[in-house]
Amino acid sequence: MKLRGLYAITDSQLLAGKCLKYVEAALDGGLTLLQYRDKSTDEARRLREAEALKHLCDRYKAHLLINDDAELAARLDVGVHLGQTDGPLTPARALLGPKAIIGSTCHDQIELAEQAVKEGATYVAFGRFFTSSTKPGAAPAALDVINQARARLVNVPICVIGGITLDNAAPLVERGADLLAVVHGLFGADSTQEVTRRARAFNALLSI
Ligand SMILES: Cc1ncc(COP(=O)(O)OP(=O)(O)O)c(N)n1
Ligand SMILES: Cc1nc(C(=O)O)sc1CCOP(=O)(O)O
Ligand SMILES: [Mg+2]
Repeated sequence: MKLRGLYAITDSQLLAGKCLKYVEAALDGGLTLLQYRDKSTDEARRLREAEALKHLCDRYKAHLLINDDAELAARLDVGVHLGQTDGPLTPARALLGPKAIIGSTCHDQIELAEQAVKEGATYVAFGRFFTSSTKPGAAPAALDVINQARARLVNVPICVIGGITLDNAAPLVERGADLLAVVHGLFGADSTQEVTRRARAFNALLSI
């Protein structure tokens, strides 16, 4: 599957009380993917919020993915992003079907990415490339892993994550990244207009 563009990820603290309006502003600026990332265990709220995001994504023709939770993704007929400890990819692919977008966290390891692709991942994610205020404990990755991944995973979309902003994203794209996954560098803006401007500017970096 060809996937390229801005990949926005929600953050329940950062977007408290303004999630839908900030997400809609980002969709207005252009999103390829949106990930609903909520680490709470409030299942009813998670379902409600994910449904609302799905309606928005449908209106703007963007794809929604759920972080960590293949069951919720199956319930909503959307994609899922799974980390190395979030459960295996093969059953998730069987559950969600051949067309679903499934992402896999591969940190800085090409071998994990090759394995993920074999097990049914649609895209592979590397990071974190820069210090992340959203996930300060994320393990660092060197930029060179993107070049290596580009050379070895020819037709697989490469996602990059971790501390990405408009000021540091260009080298990631130049090295071969297809998807820029961003929380704070997009939703840390203090107005919806600024979210839309940032989304457009991220997309401009990717239109090479
Ligand atoms: C696009 C993307 N890449 C990486 C991650 C991180 O996933 P994971 O390692 O499972 O960590 P959590 O996000 O679950 O804390 C991601 N969510 N999205
Ligand atoms: C959820 C997540 N995973 C990461 C990883 O390296 O696997 S970094 C990260 C946080 C991304 O948010 P921000 O754009 O604000 O840094
Ligand atoms: Mg996870």
